[in-house]
Order: sequence, then C-alpha cells, then structure tokens
Amino acid sequence: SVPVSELVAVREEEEENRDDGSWKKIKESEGQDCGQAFTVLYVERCQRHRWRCAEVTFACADEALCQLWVSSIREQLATNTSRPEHLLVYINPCGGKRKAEHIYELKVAPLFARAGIRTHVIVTEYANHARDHLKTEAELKKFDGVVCVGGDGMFSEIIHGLIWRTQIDNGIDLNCPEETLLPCSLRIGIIPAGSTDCICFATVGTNDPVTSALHIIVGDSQPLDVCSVHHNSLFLRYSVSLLGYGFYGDVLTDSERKRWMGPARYDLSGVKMFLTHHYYEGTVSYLPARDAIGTPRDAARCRSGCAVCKHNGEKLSETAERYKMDGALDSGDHESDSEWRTIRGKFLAINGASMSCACPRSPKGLSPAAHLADGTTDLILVRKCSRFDFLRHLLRHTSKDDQFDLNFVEVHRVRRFRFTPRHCQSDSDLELDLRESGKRQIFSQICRDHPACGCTPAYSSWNCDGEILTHTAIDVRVHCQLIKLFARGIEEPTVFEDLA
Ligand SMILES: CCCCCCCCCCCCC/C=C/[C@@H](O)[C@H](COP(=O)(O)O)NC(=O)CCCCC
Ligand SMILES: Nc1ncnc2c1ncn2[C@@H]1O[C@H](COP(=O)(O)OP(=O)(O)O)[C@@H](O)[C@H]1O
Ligand SMILES: [Ca+2]
Repeated sequence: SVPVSELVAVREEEEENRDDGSWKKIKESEGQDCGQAFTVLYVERCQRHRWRCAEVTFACADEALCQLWVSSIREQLATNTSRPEHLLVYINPCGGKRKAEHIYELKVAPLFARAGIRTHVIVTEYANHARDHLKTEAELKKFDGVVCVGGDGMFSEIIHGLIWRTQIDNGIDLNCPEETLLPCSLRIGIIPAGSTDCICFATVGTNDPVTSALHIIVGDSQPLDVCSVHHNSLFLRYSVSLLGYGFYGDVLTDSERKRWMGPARYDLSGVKMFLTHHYYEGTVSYLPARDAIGTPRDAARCRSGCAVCKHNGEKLSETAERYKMDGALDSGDHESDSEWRTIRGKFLAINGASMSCACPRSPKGLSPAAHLADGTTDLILVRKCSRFDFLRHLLRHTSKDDQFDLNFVEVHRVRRFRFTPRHCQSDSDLELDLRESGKRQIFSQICRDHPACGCTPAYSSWNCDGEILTHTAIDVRVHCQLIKLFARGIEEPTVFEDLA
C-alpha cells in the first residue's frame, strides 16, 4: 500500500501512448477486453534517503469503474492543501559544476509537470538577483512556495529576500537584534546543484534533485531555525547552517579565489588552511539554552517529526505569549544578563552549527546532535592545539568517533552568542587579558600579507552559510522556526530499505 499523501499523480492510459508495449501486455495477459487503464505515480524509497517516482498501471474491464478510480484519486490529491500548485523557481547557472539549469530541465521540470504544478522560472543573471527580486518585485501572493536550484549560497539569497520582505511588510526593524522576527509564510524547496549542498543534505538526508523535487510535490513541511547576525546595531546576515570563524572562514575566503575549480576548490583550500594552522584570539560570550531539552553530545539525532524540536518550539512560543501578556517590551530571549558566560582564548575555529551541517564531505556533520528547529545553535570552540590534534578533530567529522571528546574542543548549546576579536576588545578587557596571562606583551595586529614574521594574523572572517562576512565582531541570535522548507527532516531507515 502507498499512503495517498505520497502519490505524485494519476494518469489515464491510452493504448497508443505506451511505447514499450507494457499496457498492451497487461491486456493480453489478462485475456480479456479491458476497457481502460490508469497509472498511479508514487514515491518509492531507495537506499540512503533517496526517493524515486515509481508507477504502476491498473487495467480494468469496466470503463466506468476505471473512471471512478481516476476521479477519486484526483479528488483526494486536490483536497490535500499542503501540496503546492504554483511555484516560483530561481536557478543559479553558476553554482557547483554549473549544471543547475540542466539538472532542473532534465530531472525536476518533468516531475513538476506530471504532478500538475505550474512554475515561473527565473535563471539568475548576477549574484543577489534572486534576493533582490524577492525583496522588491516578486508577486508572492501568486505562489505557494519558492524553489531554489543551486547551493547553500543560493538558498541564502532566497531566505534573505523572503525574511526581509516579511519583516518590512510588517514594520519590523531589521537592524535591531532584539526584535522578534515574524515567520515567513511561503515554504522553500531546495534542488541541490551547488558545491556543498549542506542545507539540503542535513534536512533531507541526501543531495539528490529527484528526491528534493518529490518532497516539494507531496507538500512536505519542515520548520527551520534562523540565526540573525548583527554588528552592534547593524544587520549583517541570516544563517541556517554554519557560522564559522577561523578554519572554515579561512577555507571559504581562500576558496573564493579558486571558484573556477568548482566544488574541488574546498578540498584544496582545506588542505592549505590546515597546513597554515592560523589561530585567532578573542572573546566568546554566550547565552546557554538552559531551558531546552537535549544536549550537543546526545546519542539521539534530529529526525523526521523530531520530539525535541516540537517540545522546545512549543515551550518557546508559550514563553513568548506569557511575556506578551505581561506587557514586556520585547519577548526577546527571556533570559537575564547574568546568564551570559564568557570565554577568552586562542582558537583555531569558532563554529556555530544551527543544524548538524551534514554533507557528503562529512556525513554526520559538524554537530551530529544539533536540531533543525529547536531554537538553539551549537557553539563549538576549538582551542589552539598542535596540527596533529587539529587533524584528529577534523578526521572525526568523517568517522563515527565523538568529535567533542578532545580536551581542546568544547561545545555549548546556546540561544545567542557574541564574538569580539582581540583587536576590537575594550581597553579594560585587554588589560584583564594581560593580567590573566601575567605577561606584558604589546599586542600587535599583524596582517596576513606579512607571513615572513611567522606571527598569526589578527583576524579571520566568518563563513556564514558559505558567504564571507566582512565584520569580525558579531552578535548572533537564534530565531526559532522562522522559515519552513519543503522537506520532512531525515527519515529513519525503513524495514524495506534495510533489506534492499
Ligand atoms: C583531513 C580531513 C578533513 C575533513 C574535513 C571535512 C569537514 C567538512 C565539514 C563541512 C561542513 C560544511 C558546512 C557547510 C558549509 C556550506 O554552507 C559552505 C557553502 O556551501 P556551497 O554554497 O554549497 O558551496 N561550504 C563550505 O564552507 C565548505 C567547507 C569545506 C571545508 C573543507
Ligand atoms: N547568475 C549568477 N552569476 C554569478 N553569481 C551568482 C549568480 N546567481 C547567484 N550567484 C551567486 O553565486 C554564489 C554561489 O552560489 P551557490 O548556488 O551557493 O553555488 P556554490 O555551492 O557552488 O557556492 C552565491 O553567492 C550566489 O549569490
Ligand atoms: Ca537548531
């Protein structure tokens, strides 16, 4: 049996339409005069979270009965209001291996057509084309969802456009980090055609265009946390996956110069930055997610219908409602300043992982137990250590071993965090540092263009879902379930899959 929610479409068969003769064969083998036949297209699960569109043809002697089946199935599909009918599609022709248009035309458009989904397709002509179109021009009321064909950078453009539009339409000041943002109503579908495709992989379990298209067709819905990133009172960006300073920021900056290489640029820059072994000094402060269930070192994973996300999401909205009723100025984080904790030090990497960040390079991800929609991010601090130890840590991204079980790595589940590089710290903080270290060193800000001195550069950049941030001192706040994807989270393997 197949649940109606996983039917793609139903099609009436005409004998002459069957090139392979299969419908004729059914007629012949049954040895009777079949009036008609119809084909049901449905989701079939394959290995490693992949979905395929399978079909089965039913032949029927009674033409009226056949018609009744077809119309009943169509009625059932039409009553399912979560299935999209009209989609706005943006394709980035320059992402990944530059095959996005081909992937869409070959693998996705035919499936949308079979499912009766209408589309308005825009192939982007320059960076931020999709973002700006969504901000100012797109007639969003006409659509049931937005689809992006590209990588994490392209997805980032879409969420920036949609979140901006939703807040501006409702008079919300984006530059104020304390503002409670309004959730976006349109769901977003991701057809992976980028270099890392981490957001797709971590929300679906695979980076396969057909699987993603089927999740869109059946109208899946997966809420997702979004981090806002500010510098003082200036809005910088949103992030849903990785916010990485140090190693991942340096890999991204270096790899942008090698974009012509395609996805392989990350491997080359990864090796280069590993050998370069820069560390950075600064202060990290964070607000622990005290009242949330789950920890970054749980064995349990965020999976389809996750109970942790449901519980934490409901709890946060209840608290927000209570604050509103009490007449508080802002629902904010409902935590007092005294809860903030501060860590000063020298770090090889500072990573905020709002989801596992699983991708083909790292199937478990940077924080395997992170949740998609629990209102928290996992703050991972990798302190200065030897190259050998850092390699041990990196290798654990690709193995089953606990990547946090190392004495130079710590992880905290947080609602907010701030980072200030040492050269931006206030005089009193710097003095405190000097007293703590017991040395009277003059802090020198040595630039990365001056390698001969052998000193570490003063600052790195932030890798924000694959985009470089120009500011180093940032204030990050998680907004629980701000957007929704056409996805359902990673499914537990089914019995059938295990046998396959
Ligand atoms: C010696 C063995 C080292 C193995 C380390 C493997 C670690 C891989 C972790 C990857 C985490 C990826 C987090 C996602 C980042 C993406 O948003 C970003 C942009 O993606 P896209 O727009 O699709 O290009 N990708 C990266 O920043 C690449 C990081 C690669 C690091 C090696
Ligand atoms: N038509 C275009 N020309 C150049 N850059 C574009 C275009 N459309 C989108 N971009 C930009 O390309 C960058 C990379 O896109 P993405 O789809 O994430 O590919 P990749 O995964 O290879 O990085 C993003 O910063 C995005 O804003
Ligand atoms: Ca989260």
